[in-house]
Amino acid sequence: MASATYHFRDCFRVINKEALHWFPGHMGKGLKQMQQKLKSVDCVIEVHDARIPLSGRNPDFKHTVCGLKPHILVLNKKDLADMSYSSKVLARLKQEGTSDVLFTNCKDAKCSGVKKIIPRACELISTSNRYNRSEASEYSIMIVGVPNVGKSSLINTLRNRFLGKPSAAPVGAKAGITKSVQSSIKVSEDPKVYLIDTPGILTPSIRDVEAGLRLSLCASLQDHLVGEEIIADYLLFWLNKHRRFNYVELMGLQEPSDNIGTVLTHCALKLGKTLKLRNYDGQYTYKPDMTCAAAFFLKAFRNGDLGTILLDEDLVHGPVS
Ligand SMILES: Nc1nc2c(ncn2[C@@H]2O[C@H](COP(=O)(O)OP(=O)(O)OP(=O)(O)O)[C@@H](O)[C@H]2O)c(=O)[nH]1
Repeated sequence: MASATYHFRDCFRVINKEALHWFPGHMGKGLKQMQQKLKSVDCVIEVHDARIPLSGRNPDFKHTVCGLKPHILVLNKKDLADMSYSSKVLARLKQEGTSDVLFTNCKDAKCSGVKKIIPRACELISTSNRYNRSEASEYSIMIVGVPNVGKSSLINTLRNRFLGKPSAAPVGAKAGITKSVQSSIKVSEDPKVYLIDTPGILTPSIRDVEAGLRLSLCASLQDHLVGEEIIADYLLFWLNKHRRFNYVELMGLQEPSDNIGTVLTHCALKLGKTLKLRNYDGQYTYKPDMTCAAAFFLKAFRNGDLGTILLDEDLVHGPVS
């Protein structure tokens, strides 16, 4: 496959930008609850997806919950991210003022990043001014982030690992599983450390369209809001732009294509997924099930079947915003 001979789109056009805005009632309410809870918290751990380390973080956290207490940024799902960029990502984040960063994989019980979280948080808390909490012997840490980045999974992993206790926070592959600020969950005995799970919160208006599409691709917005076929088209655009052609075989194609209709049609036929439709004359025709093919394509990306990917690859080299 000679990549130089293919010509692809150099920008992605979104027709309905409004579809990228998702701020249901529980998010606004959740943010208020988090602000109220802040006075009984010693540290904030912000969890984000390691595939989008430089985009999609909720900018509102900076002024509401993250700027006021010791802060650690946990980049989770590192098993799905291209970690060859990790030192560049860390340098970039440091330039932007975020210096305490850990990469984690909640699916790996031996993950070294997970092991470092509680010791690092305790270190930051013990050297900070705890104000009204200076007498409290236990440490309380609030876990925040956009939806579906693995906040609840992280709490469960830490609890399993440090206390040998069963999971206590509900986890799900769909965005918006945790709907309100939860009660404290113990994850360490000595020192006593409690974590507070919170709902995933997006900013009411995602101004950066590309960041919104990347969040959608990482399933931080529910697929039906943006549309599976649009998210799949953005995935195709990204893969072609970065000359990542391992989708060709997976989707039943002979060669790369920039046309999502072509890609999904081939995939649906390969999977044998068709829709039976009745014509005006009462006859039935069969049509490739594009939504099903799009869901298959997205699942492949989200499971890591297309390899490890850093969706923010271009931002690693770009100017600081
Ligand atoms: N591959 C991979 N998947 C992960 C990892 N951590 C969590 N997940 C998966 O990501 C999905 C979301 O996990 P949750 O823990 O529910 O995420 P959350 O941030 O609490 O989600 P909300 O309740 O929507 O805010 C689940 O399907 C998890 O199994 C990880 O490190 N690697």
